[in-house]
Amino acid sequence: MTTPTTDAPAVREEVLEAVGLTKHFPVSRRLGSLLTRTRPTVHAVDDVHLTLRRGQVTALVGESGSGKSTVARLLAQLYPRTAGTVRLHGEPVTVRGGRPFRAYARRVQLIFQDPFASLNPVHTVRYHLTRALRIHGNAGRTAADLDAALAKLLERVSLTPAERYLDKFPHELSGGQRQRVAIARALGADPDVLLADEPVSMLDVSIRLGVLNLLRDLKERLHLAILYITHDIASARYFADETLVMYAGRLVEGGDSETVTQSPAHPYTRLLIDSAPDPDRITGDAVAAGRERGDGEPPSLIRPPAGCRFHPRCPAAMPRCTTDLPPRLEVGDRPDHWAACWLYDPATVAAAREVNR
Ligand SMILES: Nc1ncnc2c1ncn2[C@@H]1O[C@H](COP(=O)(O)OP(=O)(O)OP(=O)(O)O)[C@@H](O)[C@H]1O
Repeated sequence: MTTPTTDAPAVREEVLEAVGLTKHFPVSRRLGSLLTRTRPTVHAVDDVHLTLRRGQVTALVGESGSGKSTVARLLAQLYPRTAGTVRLHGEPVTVRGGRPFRAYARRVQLIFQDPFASLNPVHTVRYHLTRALRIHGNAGRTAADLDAALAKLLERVSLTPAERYLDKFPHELSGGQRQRVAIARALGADPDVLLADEPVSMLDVSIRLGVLNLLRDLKERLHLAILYITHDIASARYFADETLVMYAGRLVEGGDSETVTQSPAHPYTRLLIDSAPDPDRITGDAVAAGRERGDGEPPSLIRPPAGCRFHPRCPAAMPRCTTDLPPRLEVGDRPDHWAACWLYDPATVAAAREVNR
């Protein structure tokens, strides 16, 4: 008997889902107009839909100020949402502190960009990890249980032998070791989801790859769902299964990482990639390079442009782009590759085909 085979990739289990996630921050009236009745707001995140799956890394890529960290904080329930739903294992969840927040944080952990700021300088590695294990009920009953749990956490992040690190203070560790301790602390909750907000951008170029490889290993061994936030689209290709591109508070393109980075559809994604000429590098600030070449500035999020928010910078902008917000449109080369861009409107595609005949 032959085993049936299929080319379709297995769809992985949904763990955390955002539907219509929106966050508008009120701005002080001194900054806004005193004459208007409505209070101005920063449209930091608008109508974001994303799904994190078990054993999969999803990259959220965009330049500084595009709303990536706000998405992570909304998913971690650190900020109240303006609109939208967050579902964990299919259940809508809204928590504000206290016991419900701790229960949520047991499943969804956030790793910050700067491990030095996120670890308390007056406490040792042992203290940080013990606290995480205890808060989340994973410290066991005896001192021996706790020692075993501490050793396991450090082993998971390749800081071995554990005794060499347990009694060190953050300043006695390298940047990469500190970030590994921050990751171990997150693992102390035994979570399903890691939200990694620029986890390597503060680290030396030479050690970034090691930390990304560690996260990939955790995804594979612990089947974690990982959101990887970065401004460096080259690293998304290397590290993420799926890539979502964010511009001025909105998602503009998504698909599997190979397709999005090798055949980008949205003019903004193309700009990001053109700004990162070496596709194999995993470091550097792609957008800063683009800015130096005069590729323009992101818009005000207090009064974002109508229509497509990228239209003032877009080399392919059409009149419609200045007035109508493009929905997610299938790009057509690969399943699940989409772009929020009128270039992929079926009518526009058909008209372009006619012209090229
Ligand atoms: N607490 C806040 N109050 C008011 N505005 C905020 C607040 N937090 C973020 N913003 C604004 O929301 C927008 C998105 O910020 P956010 O930090 O999410 O972007 P980002 O893509 O993560 O940028 P970076 O890569 O620089 O961290 C920015 O215009 C920022 O100034």
